[in-house]
Amino acid sequence: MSNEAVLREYMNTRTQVTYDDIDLVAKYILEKVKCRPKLGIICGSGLGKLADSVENKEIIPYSEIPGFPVSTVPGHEGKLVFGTLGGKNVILMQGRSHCYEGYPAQKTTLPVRVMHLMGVKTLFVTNAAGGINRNYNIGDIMIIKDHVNLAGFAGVNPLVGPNDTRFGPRFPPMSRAYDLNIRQLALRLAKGMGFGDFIREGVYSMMVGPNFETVTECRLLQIVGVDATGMSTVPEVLVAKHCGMTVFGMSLITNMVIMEYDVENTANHEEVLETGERRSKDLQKLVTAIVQELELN
Ligand SMILES: O=P(O)(O)O[C@H]1O[C@H](CO)[C@@H](O)[C@H]1O
Ligand SMILES: Nc1nc2[nH]cnc2c(=O)[nH]1
Repeated sequence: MSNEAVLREYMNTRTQVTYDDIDLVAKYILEKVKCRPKLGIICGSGLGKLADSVENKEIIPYSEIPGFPVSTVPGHEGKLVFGTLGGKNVILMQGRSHCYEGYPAQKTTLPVRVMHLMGVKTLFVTNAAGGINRNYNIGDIMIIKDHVNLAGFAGVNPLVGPNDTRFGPRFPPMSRAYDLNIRQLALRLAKGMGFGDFIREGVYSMMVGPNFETVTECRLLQIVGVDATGMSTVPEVLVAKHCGMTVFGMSLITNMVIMEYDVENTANHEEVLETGERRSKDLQKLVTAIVQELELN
């Protein structure tokens, strides 16, 4: 059996993935590519076209990487794209996996720890989300200033389990999860690009899904100060902050959640993908400009 097949078989048998397992996966990937990224980008539903802006691409499908969670949802291509964006070396995940696909939170976030061990210090997360804030419109881009881990209230948290301090502390703080400097930079650049009418800053919440929210759930989220809701991102951010990464996030408001009882229209994934397609060029432009101006350590 080849080394690759041995690693694949070994990773498939792991129920508790350790630091050393993740290190093996990181080394496996680094052997396949020339690029040494400092910045990671995770593309949300329908936002994988961000990869179009990456130059000198080297691509590995998730299915070829031992232990990597493979996305099963339309709008998530399942490719790891290395290259340069805005003059910086990046690794971009064209699609993510979600807990509702049946993966434990530890598995959906494995790529973040792999990036960490590959030397990535800054993580950009993007997602498609439903607008809870009634002042928002479909197509708005929301810079994430904080999150509510509603899934965590029900025990879904990738940091549950034995803690390896080589990744981070047992009790990581989460009060400044989303980097203020990058948020301010993003807001300034967005306004400079003429995006002032549709750039927002707000709070994201995650429920596990896969169903969209009930009317009363949306009303509950509104009461606690949530601006947009989705089914991802939070586990990735928890893991990234745990291992000391700088994090920046943006939600594309792909639909407005239903807040009135007994109305005809309902949320649907097709609308989510359509809005992603419509705003994809603007998002590409904004992400590229932010990356260009960022000083990465
Ligand atoms: O969060 P991302 O991956 O962008 O996807 C969002 O869009 C899908 C629902 O349309 C859900 O997976 C939700 O989480
Ligand atoms: N939970 C949730 N996820 C989404 N992703 C895109 N839109 C939505 C939404 O309305 N609710």
